[in-house]
Amino acid sequence: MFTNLEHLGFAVTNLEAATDLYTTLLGVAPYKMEHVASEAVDTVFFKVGGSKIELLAGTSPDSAITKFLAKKPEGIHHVAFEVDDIRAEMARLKTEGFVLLNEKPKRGADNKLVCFVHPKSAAGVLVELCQTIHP
Ligand SMILES: CC[C@@H](C(=O)O)C(=O)SCCNC(=O)CCNC(=O)[C@H](O)C(C)(C)COP(=O)(O)OP(=O)(O)OC[C@H]1O[C@@H](n2cnc3c(N)ncnc32)[C@H](O)[C@@H]1OP(=O)(O)O
Ligand SMILES: [Co+2]
Repeated sequence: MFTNLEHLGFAVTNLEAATDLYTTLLGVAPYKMEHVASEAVDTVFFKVGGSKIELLAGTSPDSAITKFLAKKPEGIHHVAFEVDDIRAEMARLKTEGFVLLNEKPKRGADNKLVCFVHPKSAAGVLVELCQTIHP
């Protein structure tokens, strides 16, 4: 089941400048900065009520963020939903004909398992499923 709008991911070219800008815009400091080597991104997270903003900068030419910014301006890159059972939701979406970008859940930022749905199968929006990893 989808339970929450977990975060919006914003692709940025200059993470430090974007962090300053969003600190001022939101009136709150980020609560976390994390490098995710598997995605070749640096991230900065802000809490906004029960949801979050994730700023993402690519750290290599192979990064999805670097590739995105080579074609498009800075802006919304993906929408992430919290799910209660990521494997069950992946199986359900596959059965419904959505194109999943990873076969198994993978480790994301901020203590989550994640899976991406191709924007071409989701009305032009890159969708991320997230499930919190409980220790
Ligand atoms: C930090 C970890 C994690 C978290 O915990 O939150 C993250 O958020 S990581 C975020 C970065 N990682 C990813 O985005 C992984 C999933 N993405 C991908 O696998 C690829 O980016 C992609 C979506 C498959 C696109 O890659 P590719 O096919 O190589 O790029 P193209 O430029 O050729 O695009 C094809 C097609 O899709 C359109 N597109 C691409 N990205 C987006 C997007 N973010 N939103 C909407 N549409 C997108 C692109 O415009 C092309 O369309 P056409 O030009 O019409 O063919
Ligand atoms: Co994300």
